[in-house]
Parts: sequence; structure tokens; C-alpha cells
Amino acid sequence: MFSTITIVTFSPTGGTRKAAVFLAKGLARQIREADLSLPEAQPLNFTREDLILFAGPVYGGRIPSCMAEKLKNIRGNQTPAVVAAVYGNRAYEDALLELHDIVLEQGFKPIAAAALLAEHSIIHKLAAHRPDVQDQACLAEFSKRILMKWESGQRDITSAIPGSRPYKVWNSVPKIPVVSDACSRCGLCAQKCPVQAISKVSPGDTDPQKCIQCMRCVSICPAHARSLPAQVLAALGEHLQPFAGLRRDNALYL
Ligand SMILES: Cc1cc2nc3c(=O)[nH]c(=O)nc-3n(C[C@H](O)[C@H](O)[C@H](O)COP(=O)(O)O)c2cc1C
Repeated sequence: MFSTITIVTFSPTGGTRKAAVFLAKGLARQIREADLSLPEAQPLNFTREDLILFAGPVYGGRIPSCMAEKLKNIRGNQTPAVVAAVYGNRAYEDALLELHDIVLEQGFKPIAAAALLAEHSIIHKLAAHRPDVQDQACLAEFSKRILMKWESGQRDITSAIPGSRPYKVWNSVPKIPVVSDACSRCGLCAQKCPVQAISKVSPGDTDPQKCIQCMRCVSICPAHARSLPAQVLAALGEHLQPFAGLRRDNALYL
């Protein structure tokens, strides 16, 4: 087991972080965290003595572009890394490959990659309540396999990570949260928005050019005043219905 692992996550509603912590617990005795969803994420440098777990959510089969942008401020020096794309039961498409490629470019050495499940942050019936105890056991097993590989001296990922280059283009339909009269103007949403899309003086105003539809504001609002428009939710729920009734497996690429 490693003494310390740093998990570098972008996790607006917490599912990605939860899955990353389950995996990290089996890899090292101590966990440090770098949270890229904070508006003021700092540049970081790592050495070859470190171990990093990069975990990002899947948005439209890709890594969120703002996470990809923030990763450019994080540099490794042949630093071993595990990469994880966390998705909500539909598909992860090119996201895991994209995250792998980014961290490689930044000077890290990916030794394992994983596609993990977490509750869909918009349509909650998909992968509801995951990662759960079953996932926790599965991720503990994954971490043992990663450590066995490391101890055997093998460093390269030999299994093919799914996905294609160039990565798919995600043409997202705008899904901007609306605000009800319950809003107390506490400003928490504006403070915690990873891309500062919400006005601090008038939290009802969300900049549609900046909003990445991450649902953090919806999930953290103490007054439950923010939500997606009912029609948008209904259309997306119908679109994703085929993925609602199945339990997908976490996948490990070693
Ligand atoms: C804008 C957006 C796009 C998403 N696209 C996908 C997708 O393409 N495939 C999928 O299975 N889940 C998708 N999801 C679900 C997330 O990948 C999943 O809920 C993830 O765990 C959210 O991470 P978080 O809880 O750390 O915010 C999407 C969620 C959002 C908010």
C-alpha cells in the first residue's frame, strides 16, 4: 500500500468524489484532496514519488471542458496516476480515454484506468444511490489488483481503454436552472458555482454562456429553490429511460 494518495477531482454534486474516495482508500493509508470544482483551484506539481488519482464526471461522453482546462495547471514528473471517469449509467464513450490522454500530456504515468458508476446528477433514477456498498467492495477489489500490478513492477496499461480520437463532439441542449420564490438570496449557489455563472447580487440570473449544467447549485441550495424546468427534465428523463432499469458494472483497465 502507498503511504499517501492525492485525489484530484472535479465533482460538482459529490458522486465522482465518493467513488474516488472508495478506490483511493484501498490504495493508500492517507488521502489528500485537490478540488478542481473550487473556483480558485491552485496550480500543483508532483514528483515521481507521489501517487495521484484523477477522477472526473462524464458529461456527454466527455470530460467537462472546464476540468480539462484546470488540469493544465497540474504537472507531474513521471508521476504514477490512476484515472477514473465517473458516469451516470448511460455511457462514458470517450471520457476515460480523454482523461487518460490529458494526464499523460501533463507528465503523469497512467498505471490503471477505471470507469465507475455514480447516481446521475440530473436524472436521479439512473444509478440511484451509487456508489453503494456493492461498489465499495468492488472498488476495494480493484485497488488490490492495482497494487498487485504495481508490486509486480509492471507500469504500463496493457488493456485497451475504450473510446476514439478525435473525441466525440457534445452538442448539449442548454439546461439552465430556474429559480423559484423560495430563493432567500443567501448567495451560496453563486459562491460555489465552479464556473462563476451565477450573479452574486441577483442569484436568479445565470449566465447561459458560462453555465456547464453541472447541477451543483440545484443540489446545494438550502431552500431547494433551484431546479431545471419541468419540460426539460421530462424530455431528458424520457430520453434516458432505457438506461434506468439496469445496473452497469464498474470497469477496470490495467
Ligand atoms: C451535464 C451533464 C451531462 C452528463 N452526461 C452523461 C453522459 O454522457 N453519460 C452518463 O452516463 N452520465 C452523464 N451524466 C451523469 C454524470 O456523469 C454523473 O451523475 C456523475 O457522477 C456526476 O458527477 P458529480 O456527482 O461528481 O457531479 C451527466 C451529468 C451532467 C450534469
